[in-house]
Amino acid sequence: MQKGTYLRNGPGLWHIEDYNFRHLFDGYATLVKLQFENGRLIAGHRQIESEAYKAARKNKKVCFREFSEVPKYENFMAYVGDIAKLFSGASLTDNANTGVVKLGDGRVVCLTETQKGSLVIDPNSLETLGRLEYSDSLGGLIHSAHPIVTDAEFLTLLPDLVNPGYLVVRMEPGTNERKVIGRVNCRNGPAPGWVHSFPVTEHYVVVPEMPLRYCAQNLLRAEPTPLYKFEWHPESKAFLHVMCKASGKIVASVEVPLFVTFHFINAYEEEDEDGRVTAIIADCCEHNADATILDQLRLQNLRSFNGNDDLLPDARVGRFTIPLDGSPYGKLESALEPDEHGRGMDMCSINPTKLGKKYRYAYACGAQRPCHFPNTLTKLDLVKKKAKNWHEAGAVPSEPFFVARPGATEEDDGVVISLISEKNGNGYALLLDGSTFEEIARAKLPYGLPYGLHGCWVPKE
Ligand SMILES: CC(=O)/C=C/C=C(C)/C=C/C1=C(C)CCCC1(C)C
Ligand SMILES: CC(/C=C/C=O)=C\C=C\C=O
Ligand SMILES: [Fe+2]
Repeated sequence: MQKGTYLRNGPGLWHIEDYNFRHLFDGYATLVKLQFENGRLIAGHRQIESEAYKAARKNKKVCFREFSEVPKYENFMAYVGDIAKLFSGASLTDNANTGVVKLGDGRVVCLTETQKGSLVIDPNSLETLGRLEYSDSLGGLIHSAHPIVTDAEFLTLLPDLVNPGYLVVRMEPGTNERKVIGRVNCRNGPAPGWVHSFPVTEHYVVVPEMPLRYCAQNLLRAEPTPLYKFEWHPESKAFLHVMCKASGKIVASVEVPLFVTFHFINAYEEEDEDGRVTAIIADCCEHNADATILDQLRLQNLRSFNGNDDLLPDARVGRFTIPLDGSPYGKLESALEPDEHGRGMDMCSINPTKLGKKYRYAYACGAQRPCHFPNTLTKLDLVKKKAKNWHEAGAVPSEPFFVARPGATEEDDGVVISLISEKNGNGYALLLDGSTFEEIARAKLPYGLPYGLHGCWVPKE
C-alpha cells in the first residue's frame, strides 16, 4: 500500500446536551483519518471546529441554521433578527460536514453546501486551521458541496436563487479567487435545482437542473417541511445544460426525464468513427425521480431498523445521453439492471484518472434487502453491466473510496477503502482489491465511529 492518508468527512455528532437532532445531514462534522505508513495503519478522528460547532458547545444549543435544525428563538424579535441575518448569510451554518478535498496547492478543505462552510484542515492533526475565504466578489451564499478538484483546478457551481440560474466558476491552485467561466439560466421553475454535485467531461461542464429545487420560503421556516430547504416541482421539468469549459458557451441544453440524484458518478464525450463528439454521457446515482429519499435520511428512521422491513427506496445508475446535434431531448436509462446491486445506489467513487473520460468501473454502496440504508459495497462494471457485491450481515459500510496503485495501467488496479460500522457498534477499516473486489485486509478500530460520507486521499510526499 502506498504511503498516505485517507480522510473521511461526515456529520458525526447529532446532539447538543440532551437535545437530539433530526436529520443525518444536521450532524456536526467529524473527520476521520486512516494513515498508511510502513505496513501500519494509524487511525484518528476529531471534530471540525466550525463556528457553528463551537457556538453550539459554548451556548449549549444550536446557534446557526443547519440542514434541518434552526436556532430556537426566545421571542418573535429574535426570529426577525435571525431572518435579517439570513440574507447576509450570517445565520447560516459553516458546519463543513459533507466532503473533504485536497487542492492542487496542497491545502485540504472540508466542504458543505454553504460557501462559508469551506474550512481548511491539517490532514495530520485534523486540526481546523481556518476558513477558506473566497477573495472574489461573486457573492452568493451556497455552492455545490462537491466541487470537481484536480491538481490543476477547482470547479464549482454557484446557484443564483434570485435570477434562477447557475454560475460555473473556476479557481486556480494557490489562489482563493474564483473566476466565472459562464452562466446558465434555468429553463424553467421558480428556483434553480439543487446541485449537490455535477459532472464534467474533458471539455465540458454539465449543469443539472433537477425538479428538486431550492426554496427560499423553506429557508425562512422554523419547522422543516418534508423536503426541508427544497421543493419538488415536476411541472418545471428537468434539464441538463452543457457548457464549454474554455469558452463558457452553452453547446447543448436538453430536457430529460424527471430525476433525483445527490451524486453524479462521471461523464464523458462519446465520439463517432471520425473522432467527432456526438453526445455526452453522464452517470449518476438516481433515485427513480423520487425525492422522498431525503426524508428517509431522518435519524429516527435510520435508527429504527428491525431487520425485516425493506424501507430503502429503489435507486439505480442513471445514464444520461445528451445529444450534441441540437436535438431538444436527452435520454435517461439504467446503465445496468438495478437488481445487480440490490436496487440501492449511492456514495460512488471512480479511478480519478478517469475523471471526464470514458470509463468502465465505479464503486458505490448498494443494498442487500431487506434494509433501510445502503448496506453493501459494490463494484460496477458498466461495460459488462455486472456488479460484484460485498456484504456483512448487520454492517453499514461508508463510501468505497478507490485509490490507484502508483504506476497502475489498468483502471481497477488499486485498493478500495471503506469504514465499516458493525451491528454491535464496533467498527473496522476495510481494504478491498479494486480488481477482484476481494478483501485484502481489515483493521479493527478501538471504538466505533459514526457513519460518514465522503473521503479523499492525501499521498505522502
Ligand atoms: C451532509 C450533507 O450532505 C449536507 C447537506 C447539507 C445541506 C443540503 C445544506 C443545505 C442548506 C443549508 C444548511 C442552509 C442554506 C440552504 C441550503 C444550501 C439548502
Ligand atoms: C447517504 C446518502 C444516500 C443514501 C441513499 O441511498 C446520501 C448522502 C448524501 C450526501 O452526501
Ligand atoms: Fe455528497
